[in-house]
Parts: sequence; C-alpha cells; structure tokens
Amino acid sequence: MIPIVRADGAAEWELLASLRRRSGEVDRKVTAAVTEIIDAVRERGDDAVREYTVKFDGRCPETFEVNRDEINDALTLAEPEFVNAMLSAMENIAAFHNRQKQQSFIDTQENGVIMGQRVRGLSRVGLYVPGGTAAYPSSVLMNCIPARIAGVGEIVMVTPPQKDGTANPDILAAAAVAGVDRVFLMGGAQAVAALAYGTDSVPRVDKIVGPGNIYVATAKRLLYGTVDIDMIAGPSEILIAADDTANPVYLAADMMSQAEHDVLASSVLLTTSERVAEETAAELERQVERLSRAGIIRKSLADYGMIIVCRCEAEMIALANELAPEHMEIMTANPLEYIGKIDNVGSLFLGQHSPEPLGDYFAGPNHVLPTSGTARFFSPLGVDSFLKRSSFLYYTREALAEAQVPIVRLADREGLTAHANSIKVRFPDVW
Ligand SMILES: NC(=O)c1ccc[n+]([C@@H]2O[C@H](COP(=O)([O-])OP(=O)(O)OC[C@H]3O[C@@H](n4cnc5c(N)ncnc54)[C@H](O)[C@@H]3O)[C@@H](O)[C@H]2O)c1
Ligand SMILES: N[C@H](CO)Cc1c[nH]c[nH+]1
Ligand SMILES: [Zn+2]
Repeated sequence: MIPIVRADGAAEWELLASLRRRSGEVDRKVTAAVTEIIDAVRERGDDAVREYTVKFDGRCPETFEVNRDEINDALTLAEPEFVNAMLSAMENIAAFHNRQKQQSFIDTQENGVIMGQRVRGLSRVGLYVPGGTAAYPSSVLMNCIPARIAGVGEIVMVTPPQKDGTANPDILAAAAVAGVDRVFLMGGAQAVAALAYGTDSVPRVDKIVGPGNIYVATAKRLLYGTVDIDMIAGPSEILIAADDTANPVYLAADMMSQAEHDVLASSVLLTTSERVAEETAAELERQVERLSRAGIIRKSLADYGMIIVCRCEAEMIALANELAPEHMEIMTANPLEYIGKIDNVGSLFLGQHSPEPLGDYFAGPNHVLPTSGTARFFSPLGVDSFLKRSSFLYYTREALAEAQVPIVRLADREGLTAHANSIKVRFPDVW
C-alpha cells in the first residue's frame, strides 16, 4: 500500500519533487474547472450556484439560507453528549485564541505629537465549512471562535447541503453554539465565488476563510484580490518524524487519521529506524481493515503516502522544512527539541501522547492550517486573520516645524515637489 524509500541524499528529494509534480498536474485540471464555475457565478449568480449544486451535491435546497429557527432547533435537538463535547472544545479554543488578541495603541509624546494604531474586526467574513465526504462541526468552531474574538461585524457561513438538499443538523448545532450569524447551504467553488461576488441570496464578504477540498482551495486562490483570503487550506497532510523509540501502532494510526480525509490527502513518515519503517508499513495494512473509510485511506496512501528511512535526525529536519507540512508529529526521544528546528509547519504535535486528532478537535490551537507547502509563508487561522489595522497621527505646529527640513529633503530627492510644497506653504517665512 505504501512505498518505503531509503534516503541516499538524492532519492528522497526526487520523491518529494515527484509528489509535488503530481499534485501540480491535479492543480492544472482543477484550475480549469474552477475558473469555469467562478465565471458562471459572476455572470449568473444564484442560477449558476443552483446548477452546480445539483451537479455536484445532489438536490439543491429551495432557499439557500437556513432560517434562524432551524439553526436554534438543531441545537435544542442535538444529543447532549455532542453539545457538551463541543462546549469543552470551545473553552480550549477560546482560551488559546484569546492569547492572540492584538491591542490598539496610542502614543503621546512630550512635544504634543500623538500617534497610534487602531485594530478592529473586519465588517463581514465568509466561513467555508466542508461537507462533501464528511461533515465538520469542529471546523465551524475553529473558523467562528477567532472571528468572534476579533469582533467581526457579521459572520456568514457556507457549507454544502446533504444529498437530499437539507442541512446537516450537527453543522447547524455547531453554528448555533459558536455564534454564526447567517448560514447558506452551498459548497465547493460555487459557494466561494458567491461569497466573493455576492448574489441575490448571498451577501458579498470582505474575506473568505476556512478549509476545503481542492476545488474550494483553488477557488480561494483564484479569487484572491477580488476578496481577501486566509490561506490555502486544502487536502490534509501529516508528516511524522520518528526514531527507534516510536511505536509503529501509533505511527500507522496517526498517518491514517489524515489519509481518511481525502484521496488527495498526504501522509509521510520519516524515520531513522529501518525496523520502525517496516513495522509501520505492516501496521497500516493491519489497521486499515477495520476503518470505515478504508477505500479513501488506501488510495491516499498509495498516491500520496511514503515512508522514508533517513540516515540521521538532521536529514529528517531538512526534509520536513522542505516539505513544509500542514501537521507534523515528532515521535522521538527528544520531541521538545524540535520546536525551534522546524520552521515551515502549520502545527507541531510533540511526543507520543499528542496525536494529531487531539489538535483537530480539542486542545485549542486552530486546525485550519496551510497545506501544499504554503506553511513556508502562511500561518494557522487565528484572531489576526480577522483583524484590520489602521494608523493615525496628530502633529502640533511646533512639532511639524522641527520635522520640516528632512521631509522637504526627502521629497525633493524623489522629485515630488508637490509633497515638499505641502510642508513649505505652512512655513512661508522659512522657504
Ligand atoms: N487544511 C485544513 O485546515 C483542513 C481542515 C479540515 C478539512 N480539510 C480538508 O477539507 C476537505 C473536505 O473535503 P470534502 O470534499 O469532504 O468537502 P468540501 O466541502 O471541501 O467539498 C465539497 C464540494 O466540492 C465540490 N466538488 C466535488 N466534486 C467536484 C468536481 N468534480 N468538480 C467541481 N467541484 C466539485 C462540490 O461543490 C462539493 O460541494 C478535505 O480535503 C480535508 O482534507 C482541510
Ligand atoms: N485534520 C483536519 C485539518 O487538516 C481538521 C479536521 C476536522 N475534523 C477532523 N479533522
Ligand atoms: Zn483531521
């Protein structure tokens, strides 16, 4: 099911490059399909969304927006254990994200100059919550809680309808718990385009955030500029670095926890132990049998899975920083030492007792994370994703008089005489 490769300084880099080339080919086909969908929604609005919903999701709901009573009823009817689990997770997620708050500041100087920075929440954001092959109430919490902490004016959520055209009740219950303002039943690229352009039913938003499959991630990438986006958060990825102390039962289980998301998900194990590599490959075969999404897992591991036997720890670290994975687990004798060594990663999971699903559901850090190597420059979703900053300043006549010479010199140097003039007219006795 999964190839094992021995690192020799060349083979492993070629393999990582080939993984990239293959996903590049997928990207090109998907980009063409998504461009067509975006154009149709821009031109024909709700009608186009309706057609694509029928094509990709089954039945289209009569009205896209879910009414408030249905959202509240979903929470009332939800199993108490499920609601309590969401509330416990929410407490941890809120505690973690409250640490990320940014403050406005105002700086008053002795010469009367005042300057500062105002930080405020965006006016209206769109949350994408996936719902194709699985429903993700946890993603409702991960998207909505930081948005609320940031003070976003209006939180609009889109999520695909179920096959019969209705809303998934767990998603609605999560929306009620988290405090989403409006919910629309539409998914994929068509929903992202509807949020970006606005339609008769859907209000145009300032920023679209949230994870999704390759169609969703591609639509966000193509629409960036028409609307702001958080990052490219596409099909899930896990990279594990393991030494001889790691338990192959855990390694296999954790690799499959991400492989089950999508046939395009990627699970890679780097290990300095030949024994761990062989036993993990065997464990994957053994454990997959009893998992409900075995079909997706097998395909994902065959196409985008790999075990690389590395010659030393430094080689594992170099490969990890090159791959820039969404999630990385460290299963070595010294996990905490990796915190400062892995620069390109969405989220690190340290030690045997911090499996990736702990972060997906419960611990507090966000599970909306950059994929496809974009952890080189993107960060996890957080409160800052929903904020805008602007600055302000106030000078007295005396303070401006003191600053006039360097300003005029710099303006002259740039050949921008109107800039210099704006200073000079205020001090005609000097210039
Ligand atoms: N990176 C992250 O932070 C993160 C977090 C959670 C989930 N995920 C990922 O989210 C994804 C969820 O995927 P999903 O499919 O279950 O739900 P989804 O909601 O992302 O996608 C479903 C939509 O895809 C569209 N679609 C399906 N087939 C299509 C086709 N052939 N052409 C055009 N559009 C098509 C449909 O419109 C459908 O509504 C997985 O890839 C998972 O790994 C990522
Ligand atoms: N692992 C996903 C991010 O790649 C998040 C998630 C939600 N539910 C389960 N998992
Ligand atoms: Zn997951």
